Amino acid sequence: MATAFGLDKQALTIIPVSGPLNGRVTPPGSKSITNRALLLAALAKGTSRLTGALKSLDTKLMAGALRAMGVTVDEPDDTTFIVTSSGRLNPPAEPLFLGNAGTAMRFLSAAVTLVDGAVVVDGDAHMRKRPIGPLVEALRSLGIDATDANGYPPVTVQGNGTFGSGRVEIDGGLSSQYVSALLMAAAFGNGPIEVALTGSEIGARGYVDLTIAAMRAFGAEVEQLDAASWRVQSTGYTATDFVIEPDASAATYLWAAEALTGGNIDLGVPSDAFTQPDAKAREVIAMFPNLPAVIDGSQMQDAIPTIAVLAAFNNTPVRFVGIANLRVKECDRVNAVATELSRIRPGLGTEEGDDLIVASDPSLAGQTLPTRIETYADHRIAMSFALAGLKIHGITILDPGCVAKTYPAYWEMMQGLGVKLVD
Ligand SMILES: O=C(O)C1=C[C@@H](OP(=O)(O)O)[C@@H](O)[C@H](O)C1
Ligand SMILES: C=C(OP(=O)(O)O)C(=O)O
Repeated sequence: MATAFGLDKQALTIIPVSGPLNGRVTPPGSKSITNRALLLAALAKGTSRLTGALKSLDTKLMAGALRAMGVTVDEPDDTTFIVTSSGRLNPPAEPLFLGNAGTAMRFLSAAVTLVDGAVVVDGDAHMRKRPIGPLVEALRSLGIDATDANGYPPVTVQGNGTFGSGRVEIDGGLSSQYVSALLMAAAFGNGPIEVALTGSEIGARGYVDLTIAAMRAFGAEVEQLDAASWRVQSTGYTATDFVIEPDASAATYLWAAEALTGGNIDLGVPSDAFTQPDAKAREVIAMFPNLPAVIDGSQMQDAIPTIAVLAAFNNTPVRFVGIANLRVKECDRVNAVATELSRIRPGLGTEEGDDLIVASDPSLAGQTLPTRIETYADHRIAMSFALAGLKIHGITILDPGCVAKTYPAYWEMMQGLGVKLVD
């Protein structure tokens, strides 16, 4: 298949648009749901057909890891995976390499405990800076032989085919993915497993709801005991056909492009059809150019770079709170967004503790401010700062190919809306 436009370029300069962006765009399938469904299908005996799926680096890495453990993953078209499994994962011949795919890294670190044998789960240099210690400790508390490198990948698990039983506590403050990882593996306990949160904080809870919905679709029995604990019965999973909704985080770029240019972009799905946490960003974005003075990003974390770039054009400054765990995503996003906004215009973005303050300056629109935006191998930095280029002359996105993590057709989509990109 030909590489999508822009992925092999060193830099892309966005030519500002003179009018509203209008058109129809189908966002790619949800990364979060695709990687959950791939794993659950791999843990179910039989054949599952996943439609509306995302085909991107993160889902390729997940599919590749499952293939390495003996699962058949066919791809009849650009949005379908057909997963056929014995219901067991075999020991892979080599360490599993998950790049910088947080979902794949975290979900598989728990799931490979179901392998009868040793498995090393690893990622790239960025992933090796993203903490995984709380998840590994939780696995150990279940009696599983699991180790990490001082709290970071690689993770080595000596599995024995089951997931223990009883109660496991997990601190989800740094990542809700730890909680999702335990919940999905817990359907293979020797008996019911209770997963309980310690600490008052958890990354966006909506991701745990997404996990439970996917588990139930694959036949699991999950009961929420209270605000901080769940009980999972040892049912395993049942193969099924599963429809994946479009990616809400990807949709935020379209909603913001619409707001910024006064346009109308039809995503082909009603906004209330999204069950992902980032769909909450829609209402906030619709308030532009009068965004609230304080925005709590805790429940829509991946949308914060999008809203922060939009905030640069807002009528009044915006403080983003509840975003401490953006520091342990693909890059330190609090720092990256502040640094790159201030590269456009000094003082536009600042950090205060873990908060991000965007000074806001509606007069930026129409100005010429030649700026080369560092993207830190982070798809969301590239995609969100491209929005600034719709209004400011001279915005160049370095390493535009990093969008391939979740939205390989991002630049083609922009061109389809009539945006000119120059390399
Ligand atoms: O469970 C998921 O699918 C995700 C959870 C979030 O991460 P954390 O739980 O690490 O905050 C989010 O940022 C990530 O893109 C996807
Ligand atoms: C944080 C993200 O990804 P992950 O944690 O799945 O690598 C993201 O897609 O913004």
